[in-house]
Amino acid sequence: MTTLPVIDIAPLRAMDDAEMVERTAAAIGAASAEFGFFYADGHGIADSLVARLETASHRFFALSDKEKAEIAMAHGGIAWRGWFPLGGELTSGLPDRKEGLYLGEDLAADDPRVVAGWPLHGANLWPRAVPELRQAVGDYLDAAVAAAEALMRGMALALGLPAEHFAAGMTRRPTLLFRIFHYPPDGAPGRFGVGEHSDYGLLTLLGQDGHGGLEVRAANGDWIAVPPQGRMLVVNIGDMFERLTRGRFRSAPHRVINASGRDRLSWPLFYDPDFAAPVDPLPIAATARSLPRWDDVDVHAASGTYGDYLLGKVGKVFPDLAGKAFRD
Ligand SMILES: O=C(O)CCC(=O)C(=O)O
Ligand SMILES: [Fe+2]
Repeated sequence: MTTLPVIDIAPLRAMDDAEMVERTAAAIGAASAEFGFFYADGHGIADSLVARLETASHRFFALSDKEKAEIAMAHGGIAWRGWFPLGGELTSGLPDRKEGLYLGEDLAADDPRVVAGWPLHGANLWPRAVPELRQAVGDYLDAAVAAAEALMRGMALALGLPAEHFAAGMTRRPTLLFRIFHYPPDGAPGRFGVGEHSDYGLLTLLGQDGHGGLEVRAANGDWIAVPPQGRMLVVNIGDMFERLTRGRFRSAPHRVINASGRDRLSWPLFYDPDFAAPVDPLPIAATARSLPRWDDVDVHAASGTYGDYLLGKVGKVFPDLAGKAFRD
């Protein structure tokens, strides 16, 4: 049975041992090309912090739908923040068997991106009944973004670029979206927690609890289980990295089936390019892929900014909200 590689990314956080940095970057490059997925150990997010986030997340989802609806996504406007109920998201055209809280970088009303009316940028909505969630999310994001920056150094080095190539360009001001998902215990066949999809941006750093259910499609079409391994993060490549690298890094389709009989929680952080950044392919040779893409979209043919790409995707996943949010 295939299992994904485990990579200790601590050398990319410290950046003080050139040989270890190089070895780690090479491992990241190989895993990104073969699977588009790997486990990251040594990510620097303290266990106690993850435990705080987990407890507060459970408390939130245990609230009644009426209480959760106080921060329903409809209240988040174009910032696209807040709670959506079970079945409220259509990842592959069908309702997912999950509920979730959409969060992101918490931007003040005077942030230039908010003033300019950029979709997906703005203030988070916080539940009154679980006040500790705000601090737990804030602390977690600080640590997870630092881990993402370390990973991006590895990605750059693996592509023969200077370590700070992305930090100086398309992720100088990244688009940061964060979600907390709850997959209720229902293993009925054909009921996907998340339908097959690939992620839109550069990198996803996924925290998951102990229950499992995530699967990734290998290049030969087989599904590989991605069970939890302690508190390691699952890192995966998104569409923009596949486009940037002309197919060398795989934006691999994945899905969730929660057959654990328990409530499963997960915490994906999407670390993506600046909304206004053009995502132009790097001057490297194109890699041919044998499998057709899961959604028939050609990420390599797309052009424009990351924002253009993201908005096209998001409107399909939340058809009701898209009409409201982009009405004018
Ligand atoms: O919850 C998970 O394990 C995966 C979630 C996911 O794939 C996503 O949000 O893009
Ligand atoms: Fe995903």
